[in-house]
Amino acid sequence: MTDILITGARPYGEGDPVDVLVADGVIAEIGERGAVRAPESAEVLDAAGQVLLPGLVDLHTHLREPGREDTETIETGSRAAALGGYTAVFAMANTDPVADNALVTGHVLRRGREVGLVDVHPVGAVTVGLAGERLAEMGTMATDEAGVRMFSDDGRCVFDPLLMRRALEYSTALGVVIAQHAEEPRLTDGAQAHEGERASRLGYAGWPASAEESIVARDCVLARHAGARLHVCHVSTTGTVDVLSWAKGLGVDVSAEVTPHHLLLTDERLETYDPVNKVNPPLRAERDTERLRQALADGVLDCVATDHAPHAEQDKSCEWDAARPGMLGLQTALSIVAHTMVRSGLLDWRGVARVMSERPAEIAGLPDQGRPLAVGEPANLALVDPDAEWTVRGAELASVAGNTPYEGMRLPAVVTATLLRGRLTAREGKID
Ligand SMILES: NC(=O)N[C@@H](CC(=O)O)C(=O)O
Ligand SMILES: [Zn+2]
Ligand SMILES: [Zn+2]
Repeated sequence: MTDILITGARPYGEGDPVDVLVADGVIAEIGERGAVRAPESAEVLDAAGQVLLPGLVDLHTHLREPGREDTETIETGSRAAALGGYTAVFAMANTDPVADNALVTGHVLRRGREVGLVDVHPVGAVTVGLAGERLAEMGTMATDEAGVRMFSDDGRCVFDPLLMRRALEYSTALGVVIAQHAEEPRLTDGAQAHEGERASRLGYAGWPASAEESIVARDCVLARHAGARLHVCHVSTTGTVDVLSWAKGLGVDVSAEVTPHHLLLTDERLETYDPVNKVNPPLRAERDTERLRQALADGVLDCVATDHAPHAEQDKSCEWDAARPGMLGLQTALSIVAHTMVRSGLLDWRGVARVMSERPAEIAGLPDQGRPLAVGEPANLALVDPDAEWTVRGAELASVAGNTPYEGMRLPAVVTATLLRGRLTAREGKID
């Protein structure tokens, strides 16, 4: 493996620029500019003016393999991840077949390794076929080669409280975390958009905030009694932030993620009638995005997760009610966080490292990701030009699908390089 010398970058965007030598997959040396000596053969990355971060970790990605390779594969999704600055992603279980057994989780793990651009960790389903009726063989998936650490029926809610209770109880013995898609299905039957003035005026069936908040509250109570860890997927409402503050105050072991799109976009997008804006949970009101940003800065929300959800053209270019929910996220996440959190002064780059790398790695229990930028640590790194801007073009993104809600938008912050265990996976917008 060639050594890499990164010159002139600022770790976490702090202090004077330094040179960083990467050798044998680890950070071998950090020193003043010009003071680090590298072998002749080393590749030099001129990173003047750039921010060095630990590689990003995404707890919530849909890679669509197996089953919908016409929208994304483990390979194309891995490319998108590497280009977005990610060194580890968790691939959700709502594939076809569902990742509810060790055969499927093993396949996802192995295929991710073959591609080798990002660590792909399969998420196991909580219930067989995501049907919400019987627990899947969580133990086998956890102890098999894939070593599944996170279980979720994402796309669906584990709504039966008895099943959720059992899943949480098992999870403690296995040392894994249950990630809940919080949506009380009795309250969202036919729901199409955030319940509010705009949805009523435009004639969309409403998706009430209480459908999310009631499940989050219930699950916090269940987790507390089971002594279990709970992770809440894609938090979208002000009320959920209140419930999480309450539960964390009680000492419940709960963590939560927010998506970039819920930090930025609102139900104003309904006015476009363009299903590219349809997502689950739905885009909420302005005051929700403001509260979510504040909660992410305060730590009530632990991390950012993309909920990268590729969909085929025919499933998005149709009438709103028939369209599938979900939007791309891997290549735009860092820029949206830079736009909503860094430019607004709510987070500095160290804070970005916390919410996009360190906390997600902790929540999932990854020992070699989200590590400090220090000598001897694994070289899972992302280099970001904080002053550069780029224009989003769905057709130019690495995903097979092109359903980005940011089409044509100019966004701050460009990922200039990603390193996975000391190897360049992406550089200047290209896969290495
Ligand atoms: N977020 C979405 O709108 N869709 C996700 C499922 C999910 O995350 O609930 C998908 O799989 O397409
Ligand atoms: Zn979900
Ligand atoms: Zn999802």
